[in-house]
Amino acid sequence: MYSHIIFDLDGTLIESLPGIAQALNNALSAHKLPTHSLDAVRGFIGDGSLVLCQRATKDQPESLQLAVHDTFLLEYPKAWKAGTSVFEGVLPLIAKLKSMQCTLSILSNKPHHFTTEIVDHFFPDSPFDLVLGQREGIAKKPDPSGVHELLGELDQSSANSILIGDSTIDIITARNAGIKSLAVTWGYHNKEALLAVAPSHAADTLDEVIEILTPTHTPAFRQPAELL
Ligand SMILES: O=C(O)COP(=O)(O)O
Repeated sequence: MYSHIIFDLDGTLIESLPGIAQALNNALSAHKLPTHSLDAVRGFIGDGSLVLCQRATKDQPESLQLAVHDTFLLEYPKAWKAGTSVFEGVLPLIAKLKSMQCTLSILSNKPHHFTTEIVDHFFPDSPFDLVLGQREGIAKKPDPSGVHELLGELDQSSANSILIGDSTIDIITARNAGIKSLAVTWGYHNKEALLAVAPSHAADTLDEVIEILTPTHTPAFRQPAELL
């Protein structure tokens, strides 16, 4: 049984694609660059806001990519509220895990101040013991630093911790940190790609997540010990 559940944010707990796409396209338009469809933007998410903007401006000079990123950071505060929602079933899942006395945390590659602002807005009763977004000078996922910081701050062991996320970056982060992972397939990344990086568990629905996190669960995916 896992006593500490680490959640990714975008594509795992919240549907943030419309807000991200709106802010990105506003930034691109401001710099007279072509905008992107929701589907295209979905594929840009996962490695933080700078990489998002770099992917959206692939063939442009670095100075223009950085300028688009600066504009994105100004646009996102105006766009996220209307373009973000909590996935259905997430609030009951969080309430259930709290009732099971689990320690809950969030580790996101979204800039830290946006991460905490969005979490405070959608989870006003503060169910998370610690929320970490991407911070200056601290390596982002898949570097294991964030997981190590959460374990240290929350006094949790790696054996009892699991990272739940919708991207291959989350699964690789968990492996780099020496903890278990659970890949969820309702987010922004393709199921085959997720399974290819060998998560400890995988779930298509929140009900399956609950089943995996409850004490009687037998893992559906057993990985060779050296992968965990
Ligand atoms: O904003 C991003 O690129 C990714 O954010 P996430 O780590 O919460 O998925």
